[in-house]
Amino acid sequence: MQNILSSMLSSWSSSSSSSIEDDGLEDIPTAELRKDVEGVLEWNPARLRRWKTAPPLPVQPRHWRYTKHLDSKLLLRSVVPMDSLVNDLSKLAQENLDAMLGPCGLYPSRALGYHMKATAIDLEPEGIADGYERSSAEICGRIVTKVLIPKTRDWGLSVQWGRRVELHKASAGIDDGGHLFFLGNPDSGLELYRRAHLELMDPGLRTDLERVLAYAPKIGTWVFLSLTRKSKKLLLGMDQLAARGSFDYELCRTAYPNSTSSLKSVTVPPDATSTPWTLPSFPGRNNSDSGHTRTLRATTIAASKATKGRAEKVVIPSARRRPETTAYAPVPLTSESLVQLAWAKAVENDATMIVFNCGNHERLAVRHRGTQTLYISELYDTTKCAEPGYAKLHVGLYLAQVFDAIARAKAASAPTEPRRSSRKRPHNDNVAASSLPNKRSKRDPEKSVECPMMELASQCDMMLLHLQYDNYHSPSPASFLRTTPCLVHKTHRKPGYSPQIKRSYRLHECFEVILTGQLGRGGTGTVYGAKGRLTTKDGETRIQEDLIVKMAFEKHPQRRMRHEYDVYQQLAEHGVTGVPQVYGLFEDLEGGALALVMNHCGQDLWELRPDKDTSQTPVTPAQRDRFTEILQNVHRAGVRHHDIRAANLMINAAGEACIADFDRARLNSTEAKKEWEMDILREFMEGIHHNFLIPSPSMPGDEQEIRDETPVSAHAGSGSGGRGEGDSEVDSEVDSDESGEDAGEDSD
Ligand SMILES: Nc1ncnc2c1ncn2[C@@H]1O[C@H](COP(=O)(O)OP(=O)(O)OP(=O)(O)O)[C@@H](O)[C@H]1O
Repeated sequence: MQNILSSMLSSWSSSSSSSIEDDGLEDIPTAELRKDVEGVLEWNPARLRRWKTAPPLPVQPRHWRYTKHLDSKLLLRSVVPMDSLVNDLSKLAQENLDAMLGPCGLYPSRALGYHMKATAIDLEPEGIADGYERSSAEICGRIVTKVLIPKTRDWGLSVQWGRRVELHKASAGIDDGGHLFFLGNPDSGLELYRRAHLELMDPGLRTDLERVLAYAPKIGTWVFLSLTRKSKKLLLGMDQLAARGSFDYELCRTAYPNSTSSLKSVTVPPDATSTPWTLPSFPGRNNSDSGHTRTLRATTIAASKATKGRAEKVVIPSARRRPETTAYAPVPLTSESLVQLAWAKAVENDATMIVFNCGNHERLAVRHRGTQTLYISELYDTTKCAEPGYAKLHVGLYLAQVFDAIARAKAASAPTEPRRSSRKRPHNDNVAASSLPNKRSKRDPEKSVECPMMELASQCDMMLLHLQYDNYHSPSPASFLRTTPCLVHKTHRKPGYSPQIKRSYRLHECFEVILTGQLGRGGTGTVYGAKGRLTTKDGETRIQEDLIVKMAFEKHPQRRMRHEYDVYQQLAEHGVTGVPQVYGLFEDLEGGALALVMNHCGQDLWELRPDKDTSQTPVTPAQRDRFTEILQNVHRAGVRHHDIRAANLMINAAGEACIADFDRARLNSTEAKKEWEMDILREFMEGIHHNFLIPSPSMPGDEQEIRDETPVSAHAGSGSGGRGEGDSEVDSEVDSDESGEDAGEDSD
């Protein structure tokens, strides 16, 4: 790999003294520059000291649950020590030192001095990550920029480090959102912060980096833990994982009879053929009789034997291991769950390297896709690094990751291989094709609701939830228990009933839901496109396309979702049409999620805007009348929607109107307020009301009304087994920061 860079740079060496931007500074003699660069490379971050208030202990963050649904081919199978990694990276930095000694107007110690003094602002992972960004990432990013663009005289930053910041979230003691990146424009073109860098960059390198932007733009994965003893123990504990033969990857506890191997699953992106590090000569690689392959094979054989033994039964998680509450409850991290989380994040980014950092200690890791192995370096004290110093190690780390990303992107774009971009699409783009209204079959939407499959499903209390999109392909589904009846089909279940839970079910007793992509995210939940599947007693499989599953994870959003169900129930009792048809509310038996299953109502008027620069979507007179009629019927049923806006007015493929999202609805509202809401809709339809995504309009006195008119939800906290209301103190601490408001108690 070093050769790739040397050949890339050789064309520059002859011309490097020619005209370069004139900054009015004298070039520094090479010997002095070398000395200064070497001094900077010995830099170590300052030791972080504990303050009086201890930072939070690391717990499983909210997105932990998704790690259980990765495709089997992407799961972690084993952890292996790799003591040579630090040296390999140091060597790589050293070998590229000469590239930094090109024309230069300022000593790096002066240019980077400010960043060498920066430190973390607090000891939570987010604060440590911020400190890393302001010091190490600035120093190493600028040095690596100079290596990649030796013609530049400055120490500008074109190799950037950043992280996804989630506002208003209580810290879970862990932050896994950090990665390297190059700035790009929407057409995957490189768009560096300094234009001069782009002009001075070797055209070949520019093409390579543009490929990286298109293929996997997030380079590497950084995981920060709060500065606590527990965090250091978690990093230390990874040695024990390496001592075991195989990694015990945690999946959903449902034992599922159907082999998923016959189903289409993901293509594993290849590893680079040549890497700047040497993997230890572990017997597993390229040797079918090796211990590692044996481990993989043993796991697979054991799994298939167990599956055969279970015949056609679905075994749900044992009652003893069920959590107290349906809402997200923080579970302390273990070394296993930390590694699983980091691995899953690396899969999401298609990253090869992972940095585990807990303030003063750190460990690096290499993800080997082919053998599903994580190779880990030794644990080191970041403040005492010598030969290499911390800066040198991270310069090597950045270079290694950039070269690896270039090599993989290049291989993926080679004409012989079918190109498959693993670039993550933004949320709203990430639409399940099958759930897009315009991709739907030409079935009459009303008839599809009457489909026998959903009628059969309405008799099922057990819902099995699979994820099948992007890297997700649940090896085993999550078990969800019905807590409220279907509102579309008649069932013997009455509101407030509590289903009997069995330990195992035949497949025909379960209703399966396959999430096919994330459609949106709101204050209450995350919304997914989905399809339903049901296997009849005769073994026939019935499919229902065009379902929607709205999931709520926290206590307050879950209360709101239960309230939303109650509202739909009232609307159903009054025979109101033109609102989502609800098939029930289901609780995750392993805790942490509540799911509302309904039909797909199309796209909302905000999404449907033909001109995205305006806020208007034209609707036909018939659609306008229908929206008015639906709202009148909603009001007659004793419900005020309380959130009329473009994002909640929907039109399906057949052009039918629907009003959705009743989580803020008020029951028993006054006639005046309903009339006022009707005026809002009329104004909106006439195009007078400029409906940007603003909080729903309210009228004076609403707050009082909220307290007076909305009864406490009949289902609030009515989880199976008395769950839901008995939330622990920990819950309320976590939820106090949530944006979700109490159902029926939210103020405008
Ligand atoms: N039944 C449905 N059919 C089609 N799309 C839907 C449906 N329900 C929700 N969506 C999509 O998901 C988005 C978010 O859903 P919704 O507004 O119900 O979530 P929320 O968490 O209640 O958000 P809010 O903060 O607006 O109350 C909607 O704007 C819509 O695009």
